[in-house]
Amino acid sequence: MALSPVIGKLLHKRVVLASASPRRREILSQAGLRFEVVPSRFKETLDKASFPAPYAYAMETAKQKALEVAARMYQKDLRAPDVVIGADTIVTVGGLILEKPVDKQDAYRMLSMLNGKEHSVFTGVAIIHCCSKGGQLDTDVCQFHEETTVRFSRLSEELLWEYIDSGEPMDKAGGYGIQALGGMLVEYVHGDFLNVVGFPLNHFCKKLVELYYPPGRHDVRRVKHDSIPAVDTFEDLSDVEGGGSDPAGGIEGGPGGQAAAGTRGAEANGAVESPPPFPADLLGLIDGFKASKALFTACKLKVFDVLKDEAPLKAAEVAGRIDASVCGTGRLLDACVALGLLEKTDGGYRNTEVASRHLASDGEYSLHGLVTRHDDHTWELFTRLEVAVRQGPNAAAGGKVEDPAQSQQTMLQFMRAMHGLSKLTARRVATAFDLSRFTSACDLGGCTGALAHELAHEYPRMRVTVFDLPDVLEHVACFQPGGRPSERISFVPGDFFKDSLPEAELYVLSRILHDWPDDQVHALLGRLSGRCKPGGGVLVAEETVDEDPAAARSNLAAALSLLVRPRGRGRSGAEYRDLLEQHGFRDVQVAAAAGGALHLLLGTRASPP
Ligand SMILES: O=c1[nH]cc([C@@H]2O[C@H](COP(=O)(O)OP(=O)(O)OP(=O)(O)O)[C@@H](O)[C@H]2O)c(=O)[nH]1
Repeated sequence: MALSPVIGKLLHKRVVLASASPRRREILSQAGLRFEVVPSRFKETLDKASFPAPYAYAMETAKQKALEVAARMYQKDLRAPDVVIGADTIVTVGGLILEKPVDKQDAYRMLSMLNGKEHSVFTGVAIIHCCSKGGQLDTDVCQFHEETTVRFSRLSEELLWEYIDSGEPMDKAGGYGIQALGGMLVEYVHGDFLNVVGFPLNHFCKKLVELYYPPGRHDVRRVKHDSIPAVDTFEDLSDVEGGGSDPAGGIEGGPGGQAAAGTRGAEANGAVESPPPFPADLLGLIDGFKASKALFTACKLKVFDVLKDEAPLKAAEVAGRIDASVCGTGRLLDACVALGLLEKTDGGYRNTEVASRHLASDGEYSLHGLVTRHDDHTWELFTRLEVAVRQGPNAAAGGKVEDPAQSQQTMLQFMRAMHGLSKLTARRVATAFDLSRFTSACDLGGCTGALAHELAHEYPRMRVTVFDLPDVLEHVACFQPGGRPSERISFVPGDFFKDSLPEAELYVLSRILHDWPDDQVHALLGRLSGRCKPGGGVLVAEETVDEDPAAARSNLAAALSLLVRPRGRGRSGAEYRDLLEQHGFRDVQVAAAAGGALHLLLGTRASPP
């Protein structure tokens, strides 16, 4: 995108938009700018009469909005953002300044003044560079304004009221939104359309060019484009980190450096290359691990538990509850806001619905256990993904297979992770096929019994046995639902490779087979097939690796997890079907559950030949 070079100058800075206007947010983010939004609390009450012109009022208001946010943020954690952007849009007609209407009558008053006439829209903008000097906030203010002329058609009273009743005028300067229904009122626009909407993007980019590429730094090109003013050349400027001078006196990335020298070299050859499109999605991927780690850390520190019990809370209050530093907690909470896990209001931070339901440690559908297991265990395995890619499946762990039973704590963490996942998918697994013909089922490696409960609930004639290792069953009590335990569910300790399998019409293998190499999978299916009577069934639920690249994208996490894991391997849906057929199961039906994340197969034991 042509503007990205100059917008790119702000990408490595912490930029804050001091505005609650959704339009400003949209205009700037669509231009590729990355920023936080901290609405200003500055009251727009400056004395209009004390300004020599309406635009001076808009500029001063924009500046005060931005300064208020910079000061507030600095006061909070003694660190200001690098850049704060403020803006204020006003409409002027007949010497009067119109801001946002306070009610419908006020909107009518404004629209009547604009009816059939030409008016001006001014947006004042302030770009404030901040730094800390001697323990004090130091600011460098750059301001500008843009004027656009707009003319309304002659409109009937009825149409004006219809427009007012739409509700659109209320949060808009002059009482109309040119980008929406209000566009129908407008006969013509002279000047920058986005300036009317609330942010003069073109002028803003030119200002950034002035700030980051001051005259004297592009002499070669200037000779070539003699007649074009320097500020108009921003489309051609290369986005090179450190390639511009610092408008705030050395806050970051000053002139010079290797990259800047590279740009000069290209210019000297007379060939100024257009930069490539700004790779925002790619940068998001590169930073993806930081987002996961922020979520893991907030879970581990029980931030979502604290805010589930008590909210809203300020950063310092949360810090007190989780015994952490105020500054660090503030950063973590803000990261969670950016990730959509928390909401921030004037009163402080609160959980989003999804965080309360899934990230606090105590809910029915909590994934807290899964998150802490990923943080403590899977994360480390993934640090060795390169080894797994070079050497193949199971190599990443160097032959070390984790035994969850090594300590009570590890076992409980493992069970919590499994339980959270199973609770989310159990109903879908239980209902993917009609299992009502089976009156008994045995869930092999059924762990906490989450799937067993769903099967018993869904099929009132079915008795379900959960068959798992004694070390696992020792801990199942704390995972059982409240109320009277179901008489149709029983827990039987045993090892499905060694011990006699409980008798059942249906055997369930949910997330079991991937954990074992082929020889053991054959051994298990052989035992199961021998135990299953003709007409009996086997139900397999697994994450699969898919050959189809489109499906692979959605299965990416599963496919890589299966690669780095210390034992077992990933298989495709077709491989699982083959396995069942090899062991005498026929009429294999296939279904998907949990948004395609789980591949389900139901096979029926054929009569032996
Ligand atoms: O055609 C349109 N004209 C104006 C707007 C929107 O109007 C408001 C102007 O108000 P202000 O500059 O005071 O900004 P606020 O919304 O109060 O947000 P701040 O937090 O920045 O003060 C502005 O939102 C324009 O976008 C419009 O949408 N269309």
